[in-house]
Amino acid sequence: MSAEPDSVAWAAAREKAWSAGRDALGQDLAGSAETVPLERCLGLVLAERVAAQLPVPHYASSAMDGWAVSGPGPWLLQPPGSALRPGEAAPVVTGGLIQEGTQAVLRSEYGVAAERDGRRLLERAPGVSCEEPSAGRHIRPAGEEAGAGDTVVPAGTRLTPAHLAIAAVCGHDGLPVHPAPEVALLLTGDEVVTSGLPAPGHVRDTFGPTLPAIVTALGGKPFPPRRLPDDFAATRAAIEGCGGRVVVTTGGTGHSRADHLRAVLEAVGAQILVPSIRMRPGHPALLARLADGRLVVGLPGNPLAAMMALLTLGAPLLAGLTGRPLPPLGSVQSGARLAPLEGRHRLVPYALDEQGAVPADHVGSAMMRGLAAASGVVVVPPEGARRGQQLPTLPLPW
Ligand SMILES: Nc1nc2c(c(=O)[nH]1)N[C@H]1C(S)=C(S)[C@@H](COP(=O)(O)OP(=O)(O)OC[C@H]3O[C@@H](n4cnc5c(N)ncnc54)[C@H](O)[C@@H]3O)O[C@H]1N2
Ligand code: MOO
Repeated sequence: MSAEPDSVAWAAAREKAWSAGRDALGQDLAGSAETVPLERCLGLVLAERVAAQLPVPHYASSAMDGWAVSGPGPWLLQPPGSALRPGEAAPVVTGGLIQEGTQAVLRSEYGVAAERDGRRLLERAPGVSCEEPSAGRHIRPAGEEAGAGDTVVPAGTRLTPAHLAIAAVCGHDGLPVHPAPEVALLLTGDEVVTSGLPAPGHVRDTFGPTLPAIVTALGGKPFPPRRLPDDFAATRAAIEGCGGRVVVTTGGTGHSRADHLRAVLEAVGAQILVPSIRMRPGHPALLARLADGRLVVGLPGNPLAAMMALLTLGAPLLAGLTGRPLPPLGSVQSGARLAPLEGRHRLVPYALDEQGAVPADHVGSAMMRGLAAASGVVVVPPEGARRGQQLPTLPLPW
């Protein structure tokens, strides 16, 4: 079966989704940000630069356990925390404040405290060079990591634990961030049931238990899934009223009398960015922009097709919307010859054996068993692949 003419190639669909997200972020960045406590900032996009509120470190400290010393030794020992005059030393621990008069730190392995003529002296340990410690040795000077006012994280960064740590070091309790993009989840299908054993003609919902977690892993903030009947008016009302920055729908992407998504998008004047994708499974997946700027990802109803479409459209879209690059593809050696499919990429859940990646069993578009056993998803080009060929992969978000 040949693909319809306006169908988009697989790689182009990813790029279009990412650009749509990045463009939307550009508009959102002009909007309001909120200050969020550090411990809740992970994964959010920074609205303003993080500046050091004080020099970092903000005081000179010792990099070793040992003694702060002044002048050449031996040294007369003083209590910890003493300001020093030449010829004096005082115990100091790693991170301890360097007191006035200190010229260097003698590490504990290099010194011996001894009683001489009723005085407590610090001497170099046997074999330690009399050059030890050279001036400034083992002293971490104030401001060596950042000066007050330096930018330590630029605006637009998606915050990792390392960013939160440097922000804390720089004196911040919270950061101005753009909240995670909200994602409305609309699941269509009269035949879909959410618990128990389905009767013939009914299916158990695979999306309600999974999409919120996947959307979260991809950087979005999911709303609780809403279930819709196969009905034009209900679908239209839900899409118009569900809110969110992104709307993810499942099912109804086809052209049967039970499928209403495309008609609704046309009726509400949506701009179709990706009408369908030259891939399998998942070709009826679509991407659209509503008049109010919200982005709609239409996933097909078949469970594996929906997952492959979510990885192809949803992951890049949320990456763009959260200030990240297009998610990089992995690479794997094919452990089998993979058949061509004219004009389409095939997305195949694979398992690894000693030869490389081999297609998992049970990977029909309505199945989930293969994906459940898979290490990842291999992207097979339309011309197929020979055994031993290196192929791109889509990482799984879990
Ligand atoms: N005449 C044609 N028929 C179909 C075509 C085609 O090109 N011509 N494409 C097929 C492909 S490929 C796919 S994929 C599906 C797309 O279907 P829809 O997106 O319209 O989805 P539905 O028809 O609503 O459902 C399809 C299938 O998925 C099951 N489903 C739906 N929701 C759930 C859920 N929450 N959990 C589990 N399973 C779900 C539904 O029961 C159907 O079996 O169209 C093909 N047909
Ligand atoms: O391509 Mo459909 O999306 O096979 O299930």
